[in-house]
Formats: sequence, C-alpha cells, structure tokens
Amino acid sequence: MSVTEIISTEPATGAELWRGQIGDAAREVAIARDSWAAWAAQPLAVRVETLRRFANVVRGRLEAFADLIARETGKPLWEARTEVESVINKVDISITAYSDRTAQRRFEGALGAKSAVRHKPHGVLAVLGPFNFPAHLPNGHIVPALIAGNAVVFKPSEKTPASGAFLVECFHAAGVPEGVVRLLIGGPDEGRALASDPGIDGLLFTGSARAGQALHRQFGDMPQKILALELGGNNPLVVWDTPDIASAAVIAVQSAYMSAGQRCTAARRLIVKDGAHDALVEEIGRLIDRIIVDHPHADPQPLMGPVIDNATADQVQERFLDLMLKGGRPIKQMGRPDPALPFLTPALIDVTDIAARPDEEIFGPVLQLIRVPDFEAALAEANNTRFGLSASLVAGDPDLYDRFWGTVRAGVINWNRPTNGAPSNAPFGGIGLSGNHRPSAYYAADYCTYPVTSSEADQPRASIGVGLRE
Ligand SMILES: NC(=O)C1=CN([C@@H]2O[C@H](COP(=O)(O)OP(=O)(O)OC[C@H]3O[C@@H](n4cnc5c(N)ncnc54)[C@H](O)[C@@H]3O)[C@@H](O)[C@H]2O)C=CC1
Ligand SMILES: O=C(O)CCC(=O)N[C@@H](CCC(=O)O)C(=O)O
Repeated sequence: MSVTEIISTEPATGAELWRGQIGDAAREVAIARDSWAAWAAQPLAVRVETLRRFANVVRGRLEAFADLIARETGKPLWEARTEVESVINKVDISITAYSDRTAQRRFEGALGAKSAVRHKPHGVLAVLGPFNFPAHLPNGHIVPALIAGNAVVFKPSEKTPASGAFLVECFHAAGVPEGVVRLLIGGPDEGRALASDPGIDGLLFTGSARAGQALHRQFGDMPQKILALELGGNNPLVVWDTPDIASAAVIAVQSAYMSAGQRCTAARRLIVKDGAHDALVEEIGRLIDRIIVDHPHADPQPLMGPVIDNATADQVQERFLDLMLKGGRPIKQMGRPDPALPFLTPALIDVTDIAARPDEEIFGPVLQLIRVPDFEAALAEANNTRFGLSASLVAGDPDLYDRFWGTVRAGVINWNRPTNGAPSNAPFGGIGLSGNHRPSAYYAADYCTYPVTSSEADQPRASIGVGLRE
C-alpha cells in the first residue's frame, strides 16, 4: 500500500502533532515555473519590501512558531525562539548581502563603450531542508533566492513538515505570491522527484553527506543546473595549553551537546594533550552531570531535549556501543532513561586506542576524546577526516592559533570559541565531504543568481585595427 500522508509526532511525547498529504513534485514545479517570471520582473524594491513584510509576519507569530518548532524537533523552547529570531534576521542580512555580492558594476570598456556586470535569477530553485533547523536553514536559501527573483519549491524534512508548512504560510501571508513559494510535503522519494524534475534550474540542499553525494551523482550530467550542498561534519575541538579549564570545559560542552548534538557544526572530536587533560575531562564530566535533558517546555528549561525520533536514538546508541566494542573507553556513558522515547544523556568516550576510528558524523550527543603527544599530532588529528565544516582551538598562545588556522582544513575555524553558533552575516560552508564550495549564509546571494557581463555603447562602435587591405 503506498503511503499518501506524512504524520509528524512530537519526539518528547510521541503524540501526533500534524498530518498532511504527500505532494506532487511535478505539479509544484509547474506552478512555480508559471509564476517566477512575473516575480523576477518586479522591481527589486518590491521584492525587498515583501520580504521585510515577511520578517514582520514572523515577528508577530514568534511565540507560536517557536512553540511549534520546539514541539516538532524536541529542542528547548528558548532555543526554538533563537531559531525564529534567525529567520527574522535573515531578511536584512540577505538584503545587504544581495547588494554587497551582486550589485550592478559599470566600468570603462573599449572604444568608449561601457562594461557592466549584472546578475539574473536562475528561475525555479528547489530547496530541500533538514530537520534540525527546520525553519532557519531552509529559510537561509529561500529568502536570498526570492530577493534575487527566483521562485522556490521547498520540501521540508519529512520529520518536520509542520514547521516547513508554517514557514511557507508566513511567506504567503506577507504577500509573496502563492505560486512563487511552493510547499512540497514528502520524504526522500519526493526529494528525488523534485531534484530530477526537468523544470527546476537548481537545487539548494542542506542535509546529510550521504544524501548530498546521491544528489551530486544525480546532477552529474547537468552542468547547467546550480547545485549548492551544505552537508555534515566530523568537527574537531583542540584544547591546548590553557590555564582556564573551566571556560574550556564550557566551550566543549556547548560545542558538543547544544541541540542534543544535532548540529552540523557540533564538535564530535575533542583533541587534547596526553597527560595534561585530566583536569579538563573531570570538569567536562562535572558539567555533563549538571546538564538538564528534558521536555522542550519543561521548567527549568533544559539544555537539551530529545533527539529527533526513536530510530535516530537507536542509531546513536548503536554507534556509541560500536565505539566501545572497537576499544573506546566510556568516560560518561550514554543513557536513555525511557527506552520508549528518544531522550539521550550526553556521552563522552575516549577513543584514542581505536586504531581505525570511523570517520563518520554521529548526529547526537556524543563527544569522542582523542589524546595526542604534541601540537603537530593535534593538527594532524584535526585534519584526520573527510569532512571540513568547523574546527576550534582553545589555547592562549596566538602563535598556536596561527598554526591551527594555517593547517586545519575547514570552512569555519574558531579560536577560544565553540565550533557551532556560526554567524549569518558571514559565509557558511565547508570543504571535503561537508559541501561543494557553494557556501551559504552571507554568500547564499552568490548561488541564487548568475552574473551577466555586457559591453555596452549607445551607438555601434567598432574598429578593425589590423588585417584589412587599404
Ligand atoms: N552544512 C549545513 O549547513 C548543515 C548540515 N546539516 C546536516 O544535515 C543532516 C541532518 O539532517 P537530515 O534531515 O537528517 O538530513 P537528510 O539528508 O536525511 O535529509 C535532508 C533532506 O533531504 C531529503 N532527502 C534525503 N535523502 C534524499 C535523496 N537521496 N534525494 C533527495 N532528497 C533526499 C530529506 O527528505 C530532507 O528533506 C546532518 O548530516 C547535518 O550535519 C544540518 C544542518 C546544517
Ligand atoms: O546559515 C546561517 O545563517 C549561519 C549558519 C548557522 O546558523 N549555523 C548554525 C546551525 C547550523 C547547524 O549546525 O546545523 C551553527 O553553526 O550552529
């Protein structure tokens, strides 16, 4: 029997939250195709004004939106509120980015002509969103795409369709024509159908490396379509020679366990100097014991809610067990207080003695400790991954940071700051398996348009200087 509905349940309770019909990618793309030219023909000021209204609509619905995101993802309410703030802030940032990155440029050309560089929208862009930031991350593609004059077909994650539907409703309420932002409900099958629809001009994807690789293969013989991939990470946090153990431990905990470890920028590997790490590990352990893991609306507010669903909790537990079977030594065991629900307690495991450590992203609250003899080995270990999204160094010595910055391969490199919490007013993307060199956030403006170079004169101007007989 074919599935015709997507049902969204609250991870924290298992209660049904939302249900909706699975959509038809071809239909949504056709509607968007019919609508995009009129949107692109609007003056930029009209599109900008419409997007500013969208920000106001979201602002007016902040509490309802945050409540929905908290219920649907399980993230704490305070964190869901910060996600909605990011949705609002994205508008002004994207307007600035559009003029900064894609403004018209004119300069002197040959024979008194002028040269000009202007940008055009692609047409219809598909957006596939992840579950962990079901509003902020797809919004980070949709807003710049709309400002640039594209139409969008957005498929939220099958795990967070209600948040996706809410977001689309806000665009429509603000006056973005219904045909210009289309909602496609569905899972990977609908994602594949959307990605292979001949009517799209490009795909903006945030999600796992595995899905990103599949899409990259699918787009292999379509160089004419823009493909932006924002993928996962196996991010290192190196703590070296710092007297401030308390702050280092806080940075480690924030990096590893915010959003229950379900951030692409979460620290997965904590790299420390062998023999000098005991105090740090003890302090992290003390903090872990104090972390409140609870329902998103609980009082006091938790640091972490559940992971997204029971299947994910099972997988994360299996991966933790697998690290133990391979020789990892748990410092803080992963707990699951209620086996029927996906609440996991934060885990810390020493994997130094595992000879071939799996270079995989464990998308949950697991931090792997790796002890190394010297800073050279720390740098090598930080780079011992196919991914390259974020990396942080905690150390007092600026020379160490210079070496770290110069050697480590990642799109986000921080000093005495967590690996996560990247700003929206800077480019955001990774190298290696973390993306395809089309960074998002501030640079999303780049992949939402293509540049057109023109040589222009108000009268024909030409001269063949050589090669003609008198
Ligand atoms: N670099 C970045 O900016 C970010 C990356 N992520 C990454 O996203 C992942 C977590 O999100 P998930 O929702 O689990 O990712 P996912 O890859 O499972 O799903 C993402 C979206 O793609 C769709 N999809 C899945 N397989 C597909 C396929 N073969 N073809 C077409 N569509 C497909 C899904 O339905 C969903 O809408 C993590 O790996 C995380 O690191 C998450 C947030 C930010
Ligand atoms: O896309 C932006 O506007 C900035 C990047 C961003 O928000 N990054 C966040 C969340 C991404 C994730 O980890 O899933 C972060 O760095 O924490």
